[in-house]
Amino acid sequence: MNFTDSLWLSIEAIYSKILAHPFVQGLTDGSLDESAFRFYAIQDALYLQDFARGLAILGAKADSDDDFLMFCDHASNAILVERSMHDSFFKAWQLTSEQVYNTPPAPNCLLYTSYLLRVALGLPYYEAVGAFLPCYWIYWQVGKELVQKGSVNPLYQQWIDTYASDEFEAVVKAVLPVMDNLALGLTQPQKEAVKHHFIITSKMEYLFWDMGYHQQEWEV
Ligand SMILES: Cc1ncc(C[n+]2csc(CCO)c2C)c(N)n1
Repeated sequence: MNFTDSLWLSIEAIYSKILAHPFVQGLTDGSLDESAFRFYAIQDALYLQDFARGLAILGAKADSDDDFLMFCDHASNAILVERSMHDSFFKAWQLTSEQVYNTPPAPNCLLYTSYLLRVALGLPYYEAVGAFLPCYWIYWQVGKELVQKGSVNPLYQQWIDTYASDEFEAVVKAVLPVMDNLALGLTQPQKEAVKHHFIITSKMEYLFWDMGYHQQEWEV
């Protein structure tokens, strides 16, 4: 079994909870309140800015030029995806860039990006790759799952199509072997450290949708 297969097995219960979450369910059956989706999309734009910076740090830490090129490419792509949201979703809602960027990050968004940047900056390269993997992998799996049902809402369908696309599949399929190759040189405790981050950030993926669904606010 590949190391990444064992990682996925460790989050099966979390992944099931993600698929069952009313935010994710509501994307296909249309029951998701569009204001919750808008809240999520704004937070995701903020998330992508930090995520891209985290990927650039991963690129700088990479132990091969191929990994460097890949993570830098994904870093720049994350910003391009974020910009394209301004031309599609935010335009549809008549939201300006200022309005998006002046929105404070919600607690779960800040929790997730802060964790990613802490691991990227302070911990070994292989641990950081483990922390960033769920972001790719869970979105791809969710995209593939949701595209089978389709959505009654064209905006939600556009979101689903992005993550169910062949282009996105190629991105995820480029990242997984990086983790598997790194794992070949890791000790058992080092692999446990990777799995620890993988499980934590998978939980944060759940919390991110939950944040959108409840339009999470700072209670103080
Ligand atoms: C909370 C949250 N998690 C994952 C993604 C998906 N995603 C964002 S950037 C990237 C890879 C590089 O472009 C991927 C897979 C998202 N948008 N928001």
